[in-house]
Amino acid sequence: MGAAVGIVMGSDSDWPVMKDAADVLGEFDVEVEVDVVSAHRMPTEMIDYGREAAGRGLRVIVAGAGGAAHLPGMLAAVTPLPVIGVPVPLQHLDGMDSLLSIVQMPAGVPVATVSIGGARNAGLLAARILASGTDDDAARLREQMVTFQEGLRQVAREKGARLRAQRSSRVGFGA
Ligand SMILES: Nc1c(C(=O)O)ncn1[C@@H]1O[C@H](COP(=O)(O)O)[C@@H](O)[C@H]1O
Repeated sequence: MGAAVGIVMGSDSDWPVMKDAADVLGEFDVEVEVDVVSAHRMPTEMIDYGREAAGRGLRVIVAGAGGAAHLPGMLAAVTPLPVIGVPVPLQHLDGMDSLLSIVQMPAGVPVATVSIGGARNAGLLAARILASGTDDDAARLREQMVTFQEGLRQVAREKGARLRAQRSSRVGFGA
C-alpha cells in the first residue's frame, strides 16, 4: 500500500521539527511520504501536490512551515483531505508568526493547527483521523491508540508517585 499521510514542509530546515510527526506515525506503522513543498517558492508544484494528494491515495496531510506560513492553508484550499498545520519556530518571533499565520484561516477552509513545534501531536492527530475509519486498519489503529493512551496514563501516575515519595521523605520545616 502507498503512503496514507503526506508530511510536507516549506523547507528542509523544518525537518528537525517535522521529523517528530514521521517518527510517531512510524510507531503506529502508518506509511508516510515526506517532501519539501513551498507555497511561496514553488507555488505551481504546491498546487499540484494538493490537487493530486487524494487521488494518489493520501488520506491526511501534515504541513509544517515557519514565518509567514501559508503552506498549510493553501494546501487546504485545493484538497478535500484534512490538513494539519504545524507552526515551526524560527530564530525570530519564536513561532508566534507561524502559529498566527496557520491558525487564522478564513471560514470554509479549515486547518487543524497544533502547538508551535507540535509535530508529534500532528502525527498523533493524523493517526486518530485514520483510526476513525471503518476498515480493518482503522480498527487496528484504534486499538493501538488505546494502548498508547494507557502508556501515557501509566507515566503520569508514576510522576505523581515520585512526587509524593519525594515530599514524604522530606522532614522538617516547609516539607
Ligand atoms: N513558510 C514557508 C513557506 C510557505 O508557507 O510556502 N515556504 C517556506 N517557508 C518557510 O521559510 C522558512 C525558512 O526557510 P529556509 O530555511 O529554506 O530559508 C522555513 O521555516 C519554511 O517553512
